[in-house]
Amino acid sequence: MNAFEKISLPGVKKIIVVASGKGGVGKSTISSNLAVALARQGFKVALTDADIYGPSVPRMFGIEHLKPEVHTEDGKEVMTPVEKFGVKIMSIGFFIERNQGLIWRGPMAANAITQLFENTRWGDIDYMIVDFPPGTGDIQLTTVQKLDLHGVILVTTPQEIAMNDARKAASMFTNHELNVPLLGIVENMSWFTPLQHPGEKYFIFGQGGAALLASELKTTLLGQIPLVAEVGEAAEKGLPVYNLHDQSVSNAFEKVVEMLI
Ligand SMILES: Nc1ncnc2c1ncn2[C@@H]1O[C@H](COP(=O)(O)OP(=O)(O)OP(=O)(O)O)[C@@H](O)[C@H]1O
Repeated sequence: MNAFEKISLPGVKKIIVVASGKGGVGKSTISSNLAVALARQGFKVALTDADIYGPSVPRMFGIEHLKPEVHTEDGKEVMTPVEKFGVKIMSIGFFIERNQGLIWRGPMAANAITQLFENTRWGDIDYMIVDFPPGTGDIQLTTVQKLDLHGVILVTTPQEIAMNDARKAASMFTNHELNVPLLGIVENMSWFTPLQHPGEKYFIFGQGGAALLASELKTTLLGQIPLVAEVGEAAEKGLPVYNLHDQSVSNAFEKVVEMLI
């Protein structure tokens, strides 16, 4: 296959990449819960975890012990995604041992990701969410060149450094060679509300930055997700934010979906 040849995913209507300039800003949390939020709205949803450096989607869905089924179709091996909470999931994490660091060179990793997309029997999908590795390396570049993308969502926290990196990522995706539409920005960890003081918001990482960045990049601020300790705890248990007592987070995801569709 030619390095720049597009991959065709028959049946998949819109592919949305979730990217960030910086690691640890909550990209996998946003991808996973956005996928669940879309499925709850009745859409057919797929989630591809392409984060080779830290594939956390299987853990966030409590399916790290599972492997996609493989069967042969027309002499070719194809995989069936694992389904949970109404989302069809494929992850690079299904194919590496737990806690095993992954040292893949660029072309090898890009090849593995290409296979993940191409050799999976997705069926009819309205939205495919792709959780990208952080930053703007070769893997992101190759994947963007090979897929027909609906657009990219950038995740950032309100810190200056995260937003600077988000700005750099935006310029890679939107440059005239790649030309990926920027669908908007999701600001994560926007404020903290202590359990004992539910009416209060503490903007511990700063305030208003992502809205400014969105207007600078001529895009939309799709939503702001609060920092809630239970979010991390739910992820560890393999549960989406819909299982939390605190509904501010699931409400925030509903708003992102409203803005997106
Ligand atoms: N809104 C939030 N409130 C509380 N904890 C959060 C929130 N968002 C993310 N976290 C926690 O922060 C940590 C990092 O989140 P996550 O793994 O989603 O980030 P990431 O950007 O995908 O990281 P990586 O760079 O490793 O891919 C996780 O432990 C997650 O549970």
